[in-house]
Amino acid sequence: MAEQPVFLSNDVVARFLSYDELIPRLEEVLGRFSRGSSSDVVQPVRSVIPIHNHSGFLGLMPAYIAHEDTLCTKMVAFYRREENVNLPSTQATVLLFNPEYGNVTAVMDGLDITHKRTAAVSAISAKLLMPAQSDVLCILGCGHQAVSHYEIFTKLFSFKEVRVCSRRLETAERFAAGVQGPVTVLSSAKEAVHGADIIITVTNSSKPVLFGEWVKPGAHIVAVGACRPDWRELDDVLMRDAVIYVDSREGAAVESGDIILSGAEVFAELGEVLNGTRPALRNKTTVFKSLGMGIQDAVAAKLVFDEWKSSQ
Ligand SMILES: NC(=O)C1=CN([C@@H]2O[C@H](COP(=O)(O)OP(=O)(O)OC[C@H]3O[C@@H](n4cnc5c(N)ncnc54)[C@H](O)[C@@H]3O)[C@@H](O)[C@H]2O)C=CC1
Ligand SMILES: O=C([O-])C1=[NH+]CCC1
Repeated sequence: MAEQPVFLSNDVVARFLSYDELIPRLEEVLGRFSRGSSSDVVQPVRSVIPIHNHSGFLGLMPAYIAHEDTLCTKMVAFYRREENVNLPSTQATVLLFNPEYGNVTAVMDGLDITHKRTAAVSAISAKLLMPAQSDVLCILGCGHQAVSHYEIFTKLFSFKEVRVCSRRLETAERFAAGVQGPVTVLSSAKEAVHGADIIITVTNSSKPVLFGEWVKPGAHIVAVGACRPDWRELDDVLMRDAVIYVDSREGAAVESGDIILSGAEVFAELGEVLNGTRPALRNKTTVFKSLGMGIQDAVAAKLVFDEWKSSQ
């Protein structure tokens, strides 16, 4: 009989998930995905059902990575919450399987995995696409993803200034008080992005929060929110004028309101840039439209499980 699955809580997952180990694994799997050898990396576009009564969605994100024999699925619930509602905006559970038998070996809380792997992929895009001289980082939205993005961006890069702005000033002030390091809080998004070299949008807005006319030419934008086909974070001007990179072309064509509704053309997947088959146009204004992929969760979950196992 198969062994019972182990349950790894969010604290345990967080203890075993380090960016230093995660980033090279994400780079490798994104490259493999974009090589398109579907026998090696299998990942359908996320299937999503609405949770009508609660302004939410449940996404199912299975993935199989053959060369390392990792079989995994994440189930992620995400919501459009009003700021004064004291309920979580995202919940996630990751199942890791024994691919030979099909039984579940580990059930993990998926929140830390979701926060860190998303921020790590954004940092990979910045490594490839942000201007060579990047002094000012601006983060729009001050929730959970803002925290993980702040952590990894200030760890990997050195900025002269980090600015934040959120829908409500108190949220941005709370964020600034909670992170390790200096942050300038602004009440206007337009002022916050003025002259910024890299702008991260991590909001749960369904309408544009960043407008092309505000953006410094040559800046790199990492757009993490707006994961539904009718949601936007970026306006048409920005989508038209920038060179657009994505994590998955297939996913973007189905899920990204910024791409679908603006009619913008996708220039490349991040994996294509990592593989050297498409160029990183650092001198242009670039957008990385992130949606999140099951393979990203799979490599993160495998890393956590292996580290946890070797600690036993
Ligand atoms: N691309 C990916 O792989 C992933 C994307 N997401 C998405 O990222 C977004 C952020 O996620 P969390 O940080 O967990 O959410 P959260 O609810 O913790 O934070 C959202 C923040 O956006 C702010 N906000 C909302 N409207 C705004 C506006 N108009 N202007 C400025 N700020 C505004 C809110 O005040 C809040 O601070 C969500 O849309 C989520 O669905 C989440 C996980 C993975
Ligand atoms: O990849 C992911 O986990 C998510 N993308 C959008 C909401 C959650």
